[in-house]
Amino acid sequence: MNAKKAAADKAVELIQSGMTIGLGTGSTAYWAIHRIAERMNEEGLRIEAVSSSKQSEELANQLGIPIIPFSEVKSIDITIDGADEVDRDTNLIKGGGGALLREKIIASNSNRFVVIVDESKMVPTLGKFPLPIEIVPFATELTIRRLEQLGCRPVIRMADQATFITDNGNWIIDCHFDEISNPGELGERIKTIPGVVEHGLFVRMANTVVVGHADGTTTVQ
Ligand SMILES: O=C[C@H](O)[C@H](O)[C@H](O)COP(=O)(O)O
Repeated sequence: MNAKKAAADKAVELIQSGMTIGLGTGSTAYWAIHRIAERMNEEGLRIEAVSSSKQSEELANQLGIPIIPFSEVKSIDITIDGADEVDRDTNLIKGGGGALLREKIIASNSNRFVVIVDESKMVPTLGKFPLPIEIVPFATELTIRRLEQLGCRPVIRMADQATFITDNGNWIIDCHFDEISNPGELGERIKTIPGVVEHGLFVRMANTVVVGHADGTTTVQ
């Protein structure tokens, strides 16, 4: 069985009728969104949802999952989302799909943030995966130079030979640190740089991590 699907299916068991759900983005969140739709059809599960990206909103629309505007959200019960890396303290790197800003807004406003990953994402220390940082597309050379001064090799994310543009109209800089020994401190330093909108370090935000294994089993942390 697909390890990502195994983790997603397990996490979706936490959802109950009447809840407001935060939908994540990416190839693991894809399976969670599908499983939610299945439970709606098979068991009559009734939920409403908010989405962390246009991509996930389109998928939800196709599958008949009701998306509500943020102006109508009273509270978000559970957000289920993937991650690019998870360390021993369940700190995360996110943003491989470029959705980190909306994902962080939704996760930080959720009563429970459940992360779903396959076992390859579990690492002792964050940083092998380049850290995605969303910046405004103004004076980008200056902002990128400031990021470089933090000790990384910054790479402008491209898509189809053009600069990748986020759902918010911004750029993503993938910062190669190799090893991030203190994610909390680094995250705070990145946020002091004018031009940075948000970074992909999710420090002490995850309440639950569901890890999917290739044999279809899961472990919950
Ligand atoms: O911007 C994208 C998100 O942070 C994803 O949740 C993350 O990149 C993990 O994606 P995937 O499940 O496709 O590996």
